[in-house]
Amino acid sequence: MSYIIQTNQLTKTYKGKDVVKNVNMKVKKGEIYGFLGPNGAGKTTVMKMLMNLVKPTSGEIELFGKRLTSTSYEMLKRMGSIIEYPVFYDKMSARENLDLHCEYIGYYNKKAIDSALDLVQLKNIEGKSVKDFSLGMKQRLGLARAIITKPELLILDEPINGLDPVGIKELRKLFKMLCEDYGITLLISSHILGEIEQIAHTVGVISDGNLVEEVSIDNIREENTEYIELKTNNIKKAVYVIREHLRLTNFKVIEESRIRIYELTVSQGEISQALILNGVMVEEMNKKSHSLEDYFMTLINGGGISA
Ligand SMILES: Nc1ncnc2c1ncn2[C@@H]1O[C@H](COP(=O)(O)OP(=O)(O)OP(=O)(O)O)[C@@H](O)[C@H]1O
Repeated sequence: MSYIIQTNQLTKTYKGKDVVKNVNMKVKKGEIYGFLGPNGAGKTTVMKMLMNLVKPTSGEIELFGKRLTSTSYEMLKRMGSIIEYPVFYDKMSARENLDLHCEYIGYYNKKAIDSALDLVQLKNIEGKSVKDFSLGMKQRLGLARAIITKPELLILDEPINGLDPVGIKELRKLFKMLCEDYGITLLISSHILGEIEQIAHTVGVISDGNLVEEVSIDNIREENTEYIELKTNNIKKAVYVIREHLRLTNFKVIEESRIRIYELTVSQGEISQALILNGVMVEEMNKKSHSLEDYFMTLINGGGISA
């Protein structure tokens, strides 16, 4: 497995308090990694350490397969970021801000600025001053600035914070495009599961400085979607009835005597009726309804994540 970010026992201590504790994080190349945790959990601090803006107290960071040190300038060139809030010169236009930024970092490339503005759909208003921009437009401009140098890895700290539903939708689309069409790996933090659940491939959950979980969203979805589980004395016949009489296809035999039905188009009553009428005894039947949110809330232990 190829990881673009890998941390080993990463720890940061401020004034005697560990705000990031022995974090072992693995971000795969080409994925969107949702970094989820309540306010104050340590997300920004981890991201700042990845960007070499804050020195770890202990532990190691590997980026692109190499250890990050205080002189890893080459690595930082392969990354783009928005840490905390993107700041611009308000009286200058979007274009002027990007021009200035490129001159500052010694990477002036008109074409790259054009295509970055194009990508975040600000090309038509590039001459407008930033003071007249909405929060969503500023976030998109921040993203344009972060992608000018064509980074392989983007680190975005709460980029969706404070946006309205339209702005959120636009940004999500953009993140997906950057990942799928441009092959960029994205590490995106949020304190709201609903914001990243739809786009993340993997979710890392941080609570009080501890990375309490790192899972593929497909796996947790599989385990946490609603289903009806039943126990019977005749599994073969039960499968036949479910398939042929109830016409259901999305179900799974999980043990010798248990079946999980994920297709909830029929009620528990209809299922038991069909089984009993066909001579299959139902020993137990219940509906499991743990949502993804419940799952994360349990992990955080009531730490304030909202959906
Ligand atoms: N420079 C600093 N000096 C002292 N304490 C700090 C410093 N930076 C962060 N902290 C503390 O470290 C903890 C983690 O902060 P951090 O900003 O990383 O959390 P976060 O998960 O990003 O939360 P938020 O979304 O609120 O920014 C907090 O308790 C914060 O007060």
